[in-house]
Amino acid sequence: MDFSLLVIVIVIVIVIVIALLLPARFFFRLSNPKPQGSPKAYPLIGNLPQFLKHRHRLLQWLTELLAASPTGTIYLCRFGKLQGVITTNPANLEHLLKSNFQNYPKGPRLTSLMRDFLGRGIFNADGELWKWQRKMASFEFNTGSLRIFVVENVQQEITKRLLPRLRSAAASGATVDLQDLLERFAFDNVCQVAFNEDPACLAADGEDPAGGDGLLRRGFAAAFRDATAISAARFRYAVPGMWKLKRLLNVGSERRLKESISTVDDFARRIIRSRKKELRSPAVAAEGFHHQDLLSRFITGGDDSDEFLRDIVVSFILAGRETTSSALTWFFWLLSERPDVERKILEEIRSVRARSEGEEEEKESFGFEELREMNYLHAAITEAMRLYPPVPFNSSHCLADDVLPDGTKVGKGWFVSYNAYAMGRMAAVWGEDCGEFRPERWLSVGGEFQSESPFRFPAFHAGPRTCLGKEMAYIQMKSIAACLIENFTLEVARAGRPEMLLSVTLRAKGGLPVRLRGRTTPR
Ligand code: HEM
Repeated sequence: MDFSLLVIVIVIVIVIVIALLLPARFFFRLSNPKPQGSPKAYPLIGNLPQFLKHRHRLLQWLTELLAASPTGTIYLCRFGKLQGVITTNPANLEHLLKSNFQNYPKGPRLTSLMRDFLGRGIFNADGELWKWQRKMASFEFNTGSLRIFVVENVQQEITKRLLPRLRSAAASGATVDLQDLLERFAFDNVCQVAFNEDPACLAADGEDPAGGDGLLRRGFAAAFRDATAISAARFRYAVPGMWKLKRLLNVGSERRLKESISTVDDFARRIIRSRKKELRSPAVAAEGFHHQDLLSRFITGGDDSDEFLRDIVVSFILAGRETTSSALTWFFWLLSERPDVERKILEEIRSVRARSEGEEEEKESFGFEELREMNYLHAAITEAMRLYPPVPFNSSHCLADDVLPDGTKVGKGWFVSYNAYAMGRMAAVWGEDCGEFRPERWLSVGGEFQSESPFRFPAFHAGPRTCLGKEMAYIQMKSIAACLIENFTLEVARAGRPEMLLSVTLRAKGGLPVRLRGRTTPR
């Protein structure tokens, strides 16, 4: 070997040995003291070995670590400067999401991961850009007319599409993937609310309300699903930033992402242009016609560049697409293990039906007031989300050094995350029976639903960025659950708990295959 090459090799070996001997503190500006219970961080690579070891069970691994930590907070670090804390401590959540909100925006790392897909839409925006979208959207979400619009859409989708599909599956004895049907339902529903378009994803073959445009719309739905999954997968690269190299080379998943985004963009822009044209037509202006959907409100309300409107629409579809379906998938799985809870829900549905007999015209789905009376169902769905929150964790970026209420020091540039999945499993938060599915924990002695502090139950986030679609989500989830339980018994066609699949939301890997039987006699 040439002498200079030998010297280089020796120097590299010495550097590596020194690096391995030095404490991680030398490379990372650690909090001092590091929260008790944090996993051992190795020099240079941080917690990478543990991340790799537990990559198939990340949520469970983090839950075990957090449960063992006396404060419910742990420190984690990965390659380079990527370091931060994860917490399940409600006092810390209140600090992050409300009291010191200004110090914890989404930040550049998180927004860059989702930028190609979400652009500058509400989920991926901070500062003034976020504030403006929030103000506009809050106004829209608080109108009674939106609630009526949502209830009507949900009723139509249930009676015209969901129930007929389930009835034909029950009649033929076929197994159906309930998660897939719920995702189709949610996609149709949110597209109608976001831009008053019906992608007809749940429509039976042959039904094409889009006037020959149906295939295009379903292509949009498939592209949206792929773009979501691939963008979310960028979070999970063992080497952060690896996706950038793949994007540069336009290979593998990044290539597919580019193609999916282009399909989503084409479709969204077509809708935006046609809606603009419609809104500006003299006939519409003369009638003072008011569209109910979010897109129309944003077009008439401010920045109406196609680019920005596209970002807003994509963000809203993302918000409504997988969240309610994730919640209901886990709800129905939990229910399949608990016939006692199912029976109580059925009794409640029947007594609500009996009370409104004669008052409302007979229909298969439920009205807003009827849904409001279903306290036990509300509690059971909420309890399912406590154990399986559709958005299992959430992260923000620390702008300036800070100390959390539990004493944990966090540094400028760190990520600070909360883990809603782990929170539902903390005895310190929910008591020793935290792992049990017990809807009663949400009910008063008189059987009324009692809400919890969002800092203990952050399934819908909390503080100024709290979920805007919560009421809409409950309307949809309660309507579907009530109609399904009233009409069918459901048997999960696979043993054991479905494997958890982490995308933007917590999905069931391989779906939720079920067999249905029409309910004929009261149980
Ligand atoms: C079970 C159903 C749902 C759950 C569990 C849920 C949960 C959440 C969570 C955790 C966030 C915070 C996300 C973040 O900041 O990264 C959020 C934000 C949001 N959600 Fe929901 N969501 C649900 C349904 C919906 C629906 C149906 C809509 C309406 C289309 C909606 C609209 C929004 C919007 C617009 C935001 C952004 C708020 C902001 O950043 O200011 N959500 N939701």
